Amino acid sequence: MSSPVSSRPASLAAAQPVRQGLVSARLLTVIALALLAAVWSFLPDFTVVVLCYIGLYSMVALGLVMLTGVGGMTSFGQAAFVGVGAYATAWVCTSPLAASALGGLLGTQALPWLGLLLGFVITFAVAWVLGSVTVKLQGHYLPLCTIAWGLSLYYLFGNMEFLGGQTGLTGIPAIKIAGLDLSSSRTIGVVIWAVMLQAMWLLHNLLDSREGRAIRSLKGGQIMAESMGVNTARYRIKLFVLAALLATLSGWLYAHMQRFVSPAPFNLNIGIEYLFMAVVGGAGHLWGAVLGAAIITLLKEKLQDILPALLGSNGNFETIVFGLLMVLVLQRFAEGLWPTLQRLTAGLIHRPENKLRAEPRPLDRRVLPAAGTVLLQAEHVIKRFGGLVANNNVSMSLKAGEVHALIGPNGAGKSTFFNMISGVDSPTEGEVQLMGQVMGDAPSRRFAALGLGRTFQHVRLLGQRSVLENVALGAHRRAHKGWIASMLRLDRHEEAALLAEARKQIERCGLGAYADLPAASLALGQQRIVEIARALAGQPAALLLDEPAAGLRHLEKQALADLLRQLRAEGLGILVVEHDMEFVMNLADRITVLEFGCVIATGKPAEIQVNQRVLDAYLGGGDDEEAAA
Ligand SMILES: Nc1ncnc2c1ncn2[C@@H]1O[C@H](COP(=O)(O)OP(=O)(O)OP(=O)(O)O)[C@@H](O)[C@H]1O
Repeated sequence: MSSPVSSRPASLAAAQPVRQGLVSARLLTVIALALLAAVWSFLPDFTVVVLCYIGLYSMVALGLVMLTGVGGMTSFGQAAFVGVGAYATAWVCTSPLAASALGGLLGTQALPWLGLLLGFVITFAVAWVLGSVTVKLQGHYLPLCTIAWGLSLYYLFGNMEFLGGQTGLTGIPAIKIAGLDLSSSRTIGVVIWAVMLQAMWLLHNLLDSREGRAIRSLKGGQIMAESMGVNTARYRIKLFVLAALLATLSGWLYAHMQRFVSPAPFNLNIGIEYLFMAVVGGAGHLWGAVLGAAIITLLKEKLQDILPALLGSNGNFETIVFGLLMVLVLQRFAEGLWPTLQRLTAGLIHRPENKLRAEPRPLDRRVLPAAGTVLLQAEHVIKRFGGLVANNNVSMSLKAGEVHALIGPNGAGKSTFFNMISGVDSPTEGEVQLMGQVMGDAPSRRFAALGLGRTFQHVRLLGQRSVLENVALGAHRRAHKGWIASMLRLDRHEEAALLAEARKQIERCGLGAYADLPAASLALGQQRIVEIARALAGQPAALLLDEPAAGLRHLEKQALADLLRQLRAEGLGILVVEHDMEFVMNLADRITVLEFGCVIATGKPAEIQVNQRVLDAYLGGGDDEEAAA
């Protein structure tokens, strides 16, 4: 079979993977960390303290990179979660009640660990509740809720007698690990950086997995992600909890480094600063968190020194200058500094792709229904938008082994109907059945689970991710490993299978040469084919294609038609919404015509072509008339 897409995209040159550099990024990281370890004992005390803070802030910023840069959500309340971690351990370690009850039982050395546990439990509960009530509501609710949370917790810390009020709590003991007392910045600093790097490794693994793709898909919009089988609300909540737990871990280490806690470091301003760190560093990049934390910590430090000397008086000038600098940086480097740094060093630093050598494990397979089985059935579907009836008593079916085209002039109600039969919206009246099941208000992911694959009228791909990753997302629900398994790299066999399946579908659609390029670098017509490959990776029984031929050249359309014929022969039921009459007439087995929301004709292409009502109503207008002729 010829390839649906053969021409090179115009923007390909700009989208080539990073050039080969002289040194590998991994080697450079190892050398930098080894150097830091070698000089650690000789660094001045002040430098060590600053590095400890950078490590602690990086941990919080890592959570925000995941939440904001990767998942597309915003939180101003991370400082409050840091406060929970710090105050929980401070209270457990210093309260006579807790210390005598728990310390007597488990020994005083266990108190910091119990403090950590308490911090995690409180954070988990609060973040889960906050997440549950806000993340389902899109837009500003989560940021506003985190501001309210950040403000209220700050005042709570300051007003609780048992937490020391505004004075705070002192006398927090140092952590002891294997008999080693981590009482100096130099010793606890090693733990801070080890924990931060470990967290980064786990998050890196998570992002490089099926679950990571699902997390990234949140940024592609709820409709797309749900259509791939991703439970978006659940992933949002989990991401919010993960970021909050990282902040709590940072707060725990902070309390045992400072040995003292008070409300000031956990106020809303600091919450905003954490967000700055993630965004300035490069919100979509884990190393961006470290870069952002380092730049902002050092910048504030220097401004505090330089400005009073320069201006001859103290007056919090550093806050004003800091704010202005942040605006400038964000205006100049909208994606953050890490991607810019990567671009500038592309000729020097080589970033090798991760090679996955695990043996693929078989993915879930669906037994396709026999040819002629009704896959999808819409019965008397009515959809009203206020007074407007967009679909009026529409009934139609899709059978296994057929191509059914839905056509109609602009505004006829095709997209509205497409939304009804794919779970994006539900009918005002009437019923949709998929695989014999009445769907009611079921979400798109339920449609995907039952065997429905779809593409979008306006292409919905993750433009910065590779074609391979985009297509692998389509196979999401055919595998099962969760977040922990992904973080610990226990998903490699499954991941190898998902990537192999994605590559197979990409090659089948004729895009093999583009698999490793960013999806956004392909021409629009090619991106539509990527969406088909993504739908096929889910091994659907019914395939809904929204204007698949739009933007394709003549030969590419022919190749696409060949692919769809082959899929039909394999037993898939394909519903095509399409404006290109030549494409439809040559391909479809049955055609349903909509006008003003009503079905005006159903039949074989030859019947539709001579149907007077269709000719009057639909083919009466300019371009389409020419196409039909
Ligand atoms: N969410 C909505 N709220 C109100 N009206 C809507 C909504 N969605 C669609 N409509 C209206 O319903 C009618 C049918 O629109 P629809 O997009 O389904 O048509 P279409 O056949 O897909 O058109 P096109 O070929 O241009 O995509 C139009 O009058 C449109 O303005």
